[in-house]
Amino acid sequence: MNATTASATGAPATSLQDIIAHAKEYGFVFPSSEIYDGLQAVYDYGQNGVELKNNLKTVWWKAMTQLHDEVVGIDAAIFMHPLTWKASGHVDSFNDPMIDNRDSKKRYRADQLLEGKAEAYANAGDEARAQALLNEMGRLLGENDLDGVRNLIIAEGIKCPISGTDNWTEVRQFNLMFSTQVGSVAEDASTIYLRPETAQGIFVNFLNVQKTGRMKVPFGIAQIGKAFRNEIVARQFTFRMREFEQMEMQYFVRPGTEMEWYNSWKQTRLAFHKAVGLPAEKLKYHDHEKLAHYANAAVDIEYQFPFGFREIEGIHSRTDFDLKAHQDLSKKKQQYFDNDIDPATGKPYGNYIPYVVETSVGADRLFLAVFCNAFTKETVGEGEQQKERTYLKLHPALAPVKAAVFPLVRKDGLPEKAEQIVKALRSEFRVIMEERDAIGKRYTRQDLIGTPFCIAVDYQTLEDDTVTIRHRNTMEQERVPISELKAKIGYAVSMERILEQL
Ligand SMILES: Nc1ncnc2c1ncn2[C@@H]1O[C@H](COP(=O)(O)OP(=O)(O)OP(=O)(O)O)[C@@H](O)[C@H]1O
Repeated sequence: MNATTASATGAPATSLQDIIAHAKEYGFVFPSSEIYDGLQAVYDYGQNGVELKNNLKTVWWKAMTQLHDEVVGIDAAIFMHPLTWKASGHVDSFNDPMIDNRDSKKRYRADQLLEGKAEAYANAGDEARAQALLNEMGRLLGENDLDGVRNLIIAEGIKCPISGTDNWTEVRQFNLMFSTQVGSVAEDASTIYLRPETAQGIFVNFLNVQKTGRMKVPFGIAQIGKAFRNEIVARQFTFRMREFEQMEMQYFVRPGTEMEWYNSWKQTRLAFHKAVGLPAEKLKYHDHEKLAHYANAAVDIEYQFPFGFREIEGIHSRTDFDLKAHQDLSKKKQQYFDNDIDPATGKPYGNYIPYVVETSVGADRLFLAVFCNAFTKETVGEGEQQKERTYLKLHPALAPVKAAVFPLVRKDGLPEKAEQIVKALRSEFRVIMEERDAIGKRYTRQDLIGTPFCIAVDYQTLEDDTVTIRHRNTMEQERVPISELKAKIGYAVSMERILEQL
């Protein structure tokens, strides 16, 4: 799909290449180990990227735990007992079907080739054909009929975009988990996995948290942490990485009430994405056509990236699949005693394995969505003065730097005055000093990293203790007393502003 994000002013659409270039040039995201030509689908966050990403993680954490008395957090290890992944189904079925083109030697996900064809039918107005193709693919994959999948690719006339041929290998299932060895010598070393999702660390701690926290159903456990998947086709920048971060919450509920909670979390999570600044028209729900083995309902929240609408968060009603599987394999009861009275029987609900509603968002995908959305190119000024302006329209609470203080010149006591302002503000929010270059250049530099406020210190400041604040989005300037800066900027950049919308 082609780039689709046009800026508010009708400037040319933003491409993913613009985003990648900007992220790299201004210290947000670098390719991993770049001096060795990088490592595919692995990225490092730079000095500004880490601040933006940390802010997103903090606001998610607060939205989940601080705003919900009944949701608590944990931080489980990446390594887990290997049986965890047997119970969860990942050892046997966390696979993607892959296919290679013999001429180009390129590897593809067989399901994505077929989905691409279905999308082409749908774009050409033939919804029925698109749906029939998706159904047939679902049937074949459900039956693990990999020859059937290959035949379907050939019957649909799907060619490798590089070689232009349909000289396809057979389709093979490829497990996405990374494995490694624990133990010092080969004989007693055993295989363990890098977790492919954070959820299982929550499930195996369900009773620890429930008992020590005296939690009553419904309650949730939230976690932020790394996950690893050996993705077959890893492209689109931080959208699909091999090492990434998830922000997951498992909500444990009484069986039979899961749909009510599923619907409620669907709304809550959409509201979160709007509150961090993603516009309603660029967000949509996408119900899953094909449910995973553990789910009885599933929906994605999609954001319109420059390469089209794609998933940023999944909300899944996971039934009692995981806790039950862990109970069966570990032989440790994963039950909860519910002493609330069931009106139907007049007796307590008693022992049961709770059902689970999960919300799972990728920190890196959310970062990319927020970054793409903030990237703004505008034409400003009139006639001769007209010029193009690029800035990041980030929510002030998410911006890496909240305010930059500029002494007009590097003499006459102005830098010292600016330094005093920085010192007075920096315990409250991230504020930096910018002394180099002409003032216009300094504004531009801050615009490019999304700093919402610039504070200019000039000769008048020495006389009356006032400064000029320049607002990033409007470029408007106002004169304010230094004594008012903390209150004025402090609230504008606080996470409270996001949280109070939820
Ligand atoms: N390879 C990845 N890189 C970055 N983020 C990811 C990756 N895989 C999953 N995520 C994030 O984790 C969230 C929950 O994971 P989930 O297993 O539901 O994803 P998924 O349905 O497998 O995603 P996809 O269909 O795009 O592979 C996703 O919504 C996404 O934001």
